[in-house]
Amino acid sequence: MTEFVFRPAGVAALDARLEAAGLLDPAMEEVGRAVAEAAQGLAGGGPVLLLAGSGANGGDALVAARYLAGWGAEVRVLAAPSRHALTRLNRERLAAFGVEVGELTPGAVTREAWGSVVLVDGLLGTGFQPPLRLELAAVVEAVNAARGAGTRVLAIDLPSGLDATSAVPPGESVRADVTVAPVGLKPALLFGEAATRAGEVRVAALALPPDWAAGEAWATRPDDAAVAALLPVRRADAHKGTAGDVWIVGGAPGMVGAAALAGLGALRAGAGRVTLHSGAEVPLVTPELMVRRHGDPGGWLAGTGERPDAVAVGMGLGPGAAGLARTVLGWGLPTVLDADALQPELAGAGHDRCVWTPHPGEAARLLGVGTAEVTRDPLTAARGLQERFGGVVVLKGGPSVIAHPGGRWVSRGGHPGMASAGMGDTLAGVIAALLGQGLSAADAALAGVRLHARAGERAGIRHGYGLTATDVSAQLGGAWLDLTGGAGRGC
Ligand SMILES: NC(=O)C1=CN([C@@H]2O[C@H](COP(=O)(O)OP(=O)(O)OC[C@H]3O[C@@H](n4cnc5c(N)ncnc54)[C@H](O)[C@@H]3O)[C@@H](O)[C@H]2O)[C@@H](O)CC1
Repeated sequence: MTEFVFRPAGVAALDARLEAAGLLDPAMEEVGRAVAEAAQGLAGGGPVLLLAGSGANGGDALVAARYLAGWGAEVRVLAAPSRHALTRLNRERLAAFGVEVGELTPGAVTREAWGSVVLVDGLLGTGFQPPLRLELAAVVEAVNAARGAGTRVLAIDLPSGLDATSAVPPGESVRADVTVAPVGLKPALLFGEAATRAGEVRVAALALPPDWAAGEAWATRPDDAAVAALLPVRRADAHKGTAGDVWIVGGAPGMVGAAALAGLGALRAGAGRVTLHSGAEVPLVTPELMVRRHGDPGGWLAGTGERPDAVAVGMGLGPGAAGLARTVLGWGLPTVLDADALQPELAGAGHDRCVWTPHPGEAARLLGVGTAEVTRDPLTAARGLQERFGGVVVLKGGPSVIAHPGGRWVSRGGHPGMASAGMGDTLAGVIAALLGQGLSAADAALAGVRLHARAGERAGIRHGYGLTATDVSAQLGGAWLDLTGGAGRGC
C-alpha cells in the first residue's frame, strides 16, 4: 500500500473536512477499533491500561477501551479532563460498558501499570505543542518506567512528547513498542531519533472519500508494486544500443574509486554501455567498464560533440566540478549531479531531466544551513533544495526523500550496513542507468533509490554491517528481480 505522510496542519485539515461531513465520529471509531485490535494482539488476553489525554488522541484511546471491554478484555482507564466534544462523548459511551475511568496522575499510572500487559498511550498526538507541560512530563516518565518493568507500550498516532514534524525529539517522550497511526505516517515516525522511539509503526487506513488523504498529505511512501511499475521492460530484441549509453564524469587523482563505483552501479542497473571519463588513471574494476582519460576533462567536455543518453557527474571529481557540471547541464540531457558537483553556485541551473543526489552534509552546504537543520526535517530540506536547484532532488538517508516538482516521496527499506563510503557513488550510477533506459528524472530517482536499498537489504543478509558498495552493486540485478517478480518479464 502506498502510504501518506502528514504534518499536523494536514491532519487538522482532514479533521475539519471529516467534521464538516459528519464523519469525524466514525473516523475516531475506526481509529479506536484499530488500536483495540492491535492492543488485543499484543496483550494476548492480559489486562490493558489505556491513558487518555485531553484531545482527540485521548478520544481514540477511550474508543479503544470500549472495544476491548466489549470483547471481554480486562481494561483499566485513566483520563485527563477534556473539553473536546467527541472525546467527552466517548467517555460517556464508555461508562455504559461499566468501565470506571480514573484520574490521570503519575502515581495512578505506576499503580495501574502494575500487572498490565499492555499500556496504550493516548496522551498526545499531532496536537502536541512542545515543551511538555510538567504534569504530563511526570506521566510520560511513569509510562517509560512501566515499559522498563516489562509492560508493552502501544502509542496512538505518535509516542506522546514527539513533535510530529521533527526527527529530533524536543525532550523526553514515551518510548513505544508499537505505534498505530491513523490514515498515514507523520515525519517523526520516519526519521532520526524520533522514529526509533515509535517502535513498529502500523498505519490504520480509514474509510475516507477518495482523494481526501492525498489532498492533505505532505508526502507519500510508494510501495514496491508502484516502484516496479516504473522499471523498464525490455523487448526480446533489445541490444546494448537500446539499453542506454551512460557516461560517468568523475575521478581525480586519489579519488578514482568513487567514479569507478558509479560506473559499476550503472552497469549493474542495466545500462547498455558505460564509459568513465576521468582526469586520472582509473583502476580496472571490471572489464565491461570503458575508461577514457582526459588531460583536461573540462576542456574536452566543452569541445566534444559526442553525447550519451545519460550522464552522472561529480563523483570524486574534486575542485572544478561545478564548471564541468555546468557544461553538462547545458546539454539538457538526463543528468545525475552528485558529490563535488553539488555546489551552491549551481542554484537555478537544474532542468527537468536532472537529479541532484546530496547527503545531509552536502544538502546543508547547498542550502547554506547546518546539517542538523537538514536532518531534523528532511522533507522540508528536500523541498527547499528542489525549489532552489530545479529538477529532482534525492536527499539521501535512512530513509531517503525524493523531491520532485509534483511533491515528495519517502523511500522504503535499506540496511544499516549501507552507512559506508561509496554507497552514494553506486546510487548515482544506478539512477544514471535508469535515466539512460528512458525513465523520467522523478521515476529514475524513486526507482533507483528503491533498487539500491533492496540490493542493500540482500547484501546485508550476507555481510551485515561489513557490507560495501561493491557488495550492493553485485545485488542490484537480484533486487530488480525481487521488485518485478522474476526474470524475463516482457521478454
Ligand atoms: N484525521 C486524522 O488523522 C484523525 C486523527 N485523530 C486523532 O486526533 C489527534 C489529534 O487530536 P488533537 O488535535 O485534539 O490533539 P492531541 O490530542 O494530540 O492533543 C491536544 C491536547 O493536548 C494538549 N497539549 C498540547 N500541548 C501540550 C503540552 N505541551 N503539554 C501538555 N499538554 C499539551 C492540549 O491542551 C490539547 O488538549 C491525532 O493525533 C489522532 O490521534 C482521530 O481521532 C480521528 C482522525
